[in-house]
Amino acid sequence: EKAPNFSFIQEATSAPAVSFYDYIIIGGGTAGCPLAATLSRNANVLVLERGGSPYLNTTKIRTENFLSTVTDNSPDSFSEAFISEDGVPNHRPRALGGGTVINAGIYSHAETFFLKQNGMDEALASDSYGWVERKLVHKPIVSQWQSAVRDGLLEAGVLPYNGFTYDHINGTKAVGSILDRNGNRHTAADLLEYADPKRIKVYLHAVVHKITFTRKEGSRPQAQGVIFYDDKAVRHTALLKNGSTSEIILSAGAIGSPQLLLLSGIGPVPQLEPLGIQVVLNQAMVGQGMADNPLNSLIIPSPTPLEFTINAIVGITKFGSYIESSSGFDYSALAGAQTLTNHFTTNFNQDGESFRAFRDTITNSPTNLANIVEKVDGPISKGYLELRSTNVSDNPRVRFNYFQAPEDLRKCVQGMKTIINVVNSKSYSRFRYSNTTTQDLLNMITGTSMPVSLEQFCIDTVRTIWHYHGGCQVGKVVDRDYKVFGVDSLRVIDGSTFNFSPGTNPQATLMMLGRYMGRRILQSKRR
Ligand SMILES: Cc1cc2nc3c(=O)[nH]c(=O)nc-3n(C[C@H](O)[C@H](O)[C@H](O)COP(=O)(O)OP(=O)(O)OC[C@H]3O[C@@H](n4cnc5c(N)ncnc54)[C@H](O)[C@@H]3O)c2cc1C
Repeated sequence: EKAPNFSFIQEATSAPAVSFYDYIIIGGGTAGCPLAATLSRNANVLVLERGGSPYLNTTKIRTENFLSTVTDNSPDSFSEAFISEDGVPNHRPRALGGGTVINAGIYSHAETFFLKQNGMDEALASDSYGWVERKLVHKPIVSQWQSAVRDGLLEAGVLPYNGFTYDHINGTKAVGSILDRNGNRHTAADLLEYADPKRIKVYLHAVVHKITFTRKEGSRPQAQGVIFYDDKAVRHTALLKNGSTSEIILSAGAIGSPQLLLLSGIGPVPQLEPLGIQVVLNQAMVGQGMADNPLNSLIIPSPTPLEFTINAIVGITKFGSYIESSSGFDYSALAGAQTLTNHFTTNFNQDGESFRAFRDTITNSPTNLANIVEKVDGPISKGYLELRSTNVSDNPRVRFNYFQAPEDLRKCVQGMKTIINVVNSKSYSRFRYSNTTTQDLLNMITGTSMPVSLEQFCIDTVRTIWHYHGGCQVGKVVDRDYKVFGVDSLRVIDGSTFNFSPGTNPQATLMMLGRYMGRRILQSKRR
């Protein structure tokens, strides 16, 4: 069946009180959709997704609405806001298609090291990337402004120019995108076109509260089923069919998957017992190793109108910082970036032509702003996730400990220096006010007129690039087949399993992983 008219996608209110499947996938997100589509070719599959359908409001997911959709925190929106214990605002996807419904679209493969570290078959991985790309991925339009960023990156020494490629190689490149040239978004939900419609059922607004287990005398706990609620607060149970090949697969994302393991009794006893959660398995590593790649940026007012562009060009530096950019948005809508207008009027009341032009751009033409960001690769700093309560709708407590490790701060400083060099490059000169200094641009982000070191700038203005991961890491909570240690019939397949976020951006690898593991699971079932 073709998107958007899939007949197998229904509201959870239509689910029976009890039903049986070969595979129950919790979370119809970036990894969950390709996994479900693949498994359904040879098994009966249920997908339970807490959010709604991206096909019902396609305007919301158009490229130009990226920031307003991410920051829309109304109850049935595609994005749920949370603030980490570090005090940094963040967002969780909440829709069929998961993060691909609200993200910035960049599509870029993992480094080969990721495949090696996880013991993955390179040919199958490459085939699985191709399967995703045939359905979703587009070549970007490189606007005049993005061309200036590209040439500025080359002047700043992010060499060589590698042209258009999905590969993760040092230098500057044009990247793929799930946003097409007409501004339409293609999401992981579209991968359900590959599913067998007779063998798959997808319930929307189906919030899973816990996984249930059986335990025979002397044997390990075995996942048995899940309890979920529809949006009329009616309880449903989905159970695995008999047979050792049936499985529950958690694909609820880096916040949702560790949270559900904990709620289901798999986690550190000192955390579970005070909440009255019956312990299934004492597992100290659930919720550990949470990391979020720090993002820092400059917002640069342009004297000439800017085209509306998002992330066509990426710089991959040798020192572990990635440069990405967008233009033409009203960035004041972004949670975490304080209102630029307020910044300006409070802190930039100087006179002079350049300042007036600068201020007028921010206040009257916010879409003439450009944003160049740097992402710190593979942060060493790690944090944790803990339950606040036994209510699945309560966002867990998450701390990422940004810049706890000096190495992460060093990468940020070098990344910021690269951005400054791009902005000061000859190629970029027509898109910046000539009298505006680097210090003005830094001050605009810090919101003060006091100069600070780049180290302090990184710490004070850190934001998220939303690539948070960990909590159920390979080698700590799951094995290399993504099976949860110590229990049977349960896997986790999503970003919570990552020891680091692959590539410049993770979604390509998450969709690849869903397809890859679907094929691996079907192969092992046949044996
Ligand atoms: C604003 C933003 C911009 C980004 N930009 C990019 C980018 O340009 N390129 C890129 O590669 N990556 C980007 N990312 C990151 C990328 O989108 C995510 O890393 C990725 O989507 C995570 O995939 P996942 O499968 O781990 O989880 P998700 O895609 O989040 O899927 C998890 C699903 O589980 C559901 N769920 C959770 N709990 C439950 C429950 N209890 N019951 C039922 N369902 C549940 C959720 O609703 C969700 O749909 C961005 C992310 C965001 C938020």
